[in-house]
Amino acid sequence: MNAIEINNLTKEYKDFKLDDISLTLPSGYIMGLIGENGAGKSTTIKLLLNAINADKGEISILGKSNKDNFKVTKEDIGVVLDEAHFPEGVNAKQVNVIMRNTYKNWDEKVFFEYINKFSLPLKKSFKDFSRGMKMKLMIAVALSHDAKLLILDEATSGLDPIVRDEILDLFYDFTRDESHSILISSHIVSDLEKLCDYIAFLHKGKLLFVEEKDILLEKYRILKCSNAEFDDIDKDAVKGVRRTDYGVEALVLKDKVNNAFKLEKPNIEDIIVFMAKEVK
Ligand SMILES: Nc1ncnc2c1ncn2[C@@H]1O[C@H](COP(=O)(O)OP(=O)(O)OP(=O)(O)O)[C@@H](O)[C@H]1O
Repeated sequence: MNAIEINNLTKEYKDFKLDDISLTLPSGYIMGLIGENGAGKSTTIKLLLNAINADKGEISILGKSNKDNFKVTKEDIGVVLDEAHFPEGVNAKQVNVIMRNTYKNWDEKVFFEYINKFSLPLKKSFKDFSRGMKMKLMIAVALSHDAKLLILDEATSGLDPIVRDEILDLFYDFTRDESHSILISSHIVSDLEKLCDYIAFLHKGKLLFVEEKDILLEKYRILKCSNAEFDDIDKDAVKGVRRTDYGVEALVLKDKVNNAFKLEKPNIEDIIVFMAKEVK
């Protein structure tokens, strides 16, 4: 089964269009959604969660259309959103009571284990939490109702590198169960490179690619050469160019470039930065 299937999804605002997005996340895998500010990541996530309506296209989650009795499917989705979504005055103990009445499979033992693991206070009001504490509380909730799919919008932002690393491990452990999957958006590309099996790159509302991470890293290389050498390169091989003082740096398809050239392995950040430059 696929955890998420998106077909030809389109949503238009006055100054922005999420343009004909299609992607599939198979069950058991983690997909990272990368994109610059305003690329359309949160809009995509809101559409997935049926929080806003699409102009066109279909979404299916855990094998069912998100227009078809989504209340039931939602039980199986753990959600962490960029913006906090608990009433300001509540504390962690009260969140437990709210969630016990929200999710059929709510497991308070698991929840309090996470509260303890994340060193969160039990009686402090949510409004007095730091951003990192708020994110941790939302992550604890998302992991405490036996979800099959986690949808995480900037779930690691605001966390320090040590806690981020711990949380990435938790997410990774979550997908050891083959029926568990994660869609996670983040600006922290290195986190996604570490964690994800698939990378989807949104740029100005368009999906520039969705690809297995290992294939991406194998497919591309960074070529450094003089302007004269660059003139002789097959331009179909070139996916992004940066002019430098000594010549050219280019993202190229490894198989289309003569390996007499010095080619360096890119990371995911290199790939998206080069590609974004090509698309106006
Ligand atoms: N309700 C709305 N009405 C009009 N425009 C909107 C609305 N919601 C989002 N947008 C616009 O859609 C575009 C994409 O926004 P979105 O929040 O999806 O981006 P994002 O990739 O999540 O960005 P960030 O990384 O900054 O959170 C932006 O230009 C935003 O202003």
